[in-house]
Amino acid sequence: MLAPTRPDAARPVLISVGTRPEIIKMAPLYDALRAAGLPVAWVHTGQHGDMAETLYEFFGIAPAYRVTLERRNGRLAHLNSLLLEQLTEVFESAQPQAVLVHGDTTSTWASAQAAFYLDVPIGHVEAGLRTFNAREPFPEEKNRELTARLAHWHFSPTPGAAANLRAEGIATAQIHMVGNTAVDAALGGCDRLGALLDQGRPVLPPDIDGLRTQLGGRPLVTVTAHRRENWGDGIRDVARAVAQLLAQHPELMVVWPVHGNPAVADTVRGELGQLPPPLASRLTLCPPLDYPALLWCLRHSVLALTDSGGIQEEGAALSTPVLVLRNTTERPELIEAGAGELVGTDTARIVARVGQLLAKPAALQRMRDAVNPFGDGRTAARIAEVLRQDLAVAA
Ligand SMILES: CC(=O)N[C@@H]1[C@@H](OP(=O)(O)OP(=O)(O)OC[C@H]2O[C@@H](n3ccc(=O)[nH]c3=O)[C@H](O)[C@@H]2O)O[C@H](CO)[C@@H](O)[C@@H]1O
Repeated sequence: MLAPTRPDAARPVLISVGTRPEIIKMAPLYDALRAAGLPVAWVHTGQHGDMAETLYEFFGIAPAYRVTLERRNGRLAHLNSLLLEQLTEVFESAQPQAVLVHGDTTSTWASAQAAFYLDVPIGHVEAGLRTFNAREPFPEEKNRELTARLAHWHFSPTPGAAANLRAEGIATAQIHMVGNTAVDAALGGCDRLGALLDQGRPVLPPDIDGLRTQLGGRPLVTVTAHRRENWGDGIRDVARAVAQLLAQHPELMVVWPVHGNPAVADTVRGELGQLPPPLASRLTLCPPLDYPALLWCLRHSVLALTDSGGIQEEGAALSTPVLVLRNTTERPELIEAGAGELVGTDTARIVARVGQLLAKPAALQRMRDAVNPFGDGRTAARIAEVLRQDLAVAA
């Protein structure tokens, strides 16, 4: 789709992202593109506001363009039209030789549409993931598929994702099997975190610093949940599983960075906000964590319970087994590699499976030892090399 026609070193390669996971996964590419000599500029679409700033500071990224969204309601159509209008103005001003987008968010799809209308070629990072279920996740599954119809470069994390694109008629020459930049970000992020901790910098928030002191040799489980399909009963049932696990396993510690969306936070705090002290003292409910703090939790956990996509990849990168709180995943490779399992949101099923794994260290170790199917931490460099060959590098 829309091959590059006017590579011009004076025109930037734009990275256009708006949510926490996109920023995390495109940050390695920002450095890799510059190392390859490409002129790159970062566009923040404004889809996520508060979570974004600390990420830019941690990764040392100063967006060249920032969109401010004046949302009048919570409709997806309203968000998409606002983004389309405002990103079009940014792209007209920036005159990019290419626009790079990530994954499956509304920012992804709107950025691709805006670039397409301006005849600017599009690179799609984390291309080809499919559940083949338009409602799970909604709207992400179709955002990603629709973006594939407009993209010229398709950067797939796994052979399975590449096969999905070929089955949809994408030319093989436009599909690049490069791994997932989540691995680059996680490995690089842990190195950066370690250096900051060695320097005695206050990089962990008080909640996590306290947990770090309190943990000792006790098993820690990190929980996150935010998906639309889990709002209401799903997240309620996960919270109930956490309460039962804390009661059944007196050594167990749990940290749950609670997503800011009231549809999530109200349910979680309703179920877990009033536990008896012996359980509450081993549960850390905290606001969404900065990325380095989340990495610390993942790295020191025996298990992660999550419906997040990125945490599935990060768990594999950091050798932390993941129980996926969904009925389906666009990351079947995690399951096939033995690094994770689908457990859904049923309370009894979560309690039983976590209990089995805690009782069988050898089973947990087998999951830790699984080969990470999402790449080796050099994905951003591979993507930059493909683009360097097709675009104009700075003189
Ligand atoms: C269907 C699907 O899977 N779609 C995914 C979705 O992303 P997601 O499911 O990974 O979304 P979240 O879970 O919100 O973000 C996760 C990131 O946030 C960090 N994190 C988490 C909690 C916290 O307290 N502090 C943090 O720092 C964490 O380490 C991780 O890196 O859209 C992305 C963009 O298109 C896609 O890539 C991706 O396919």
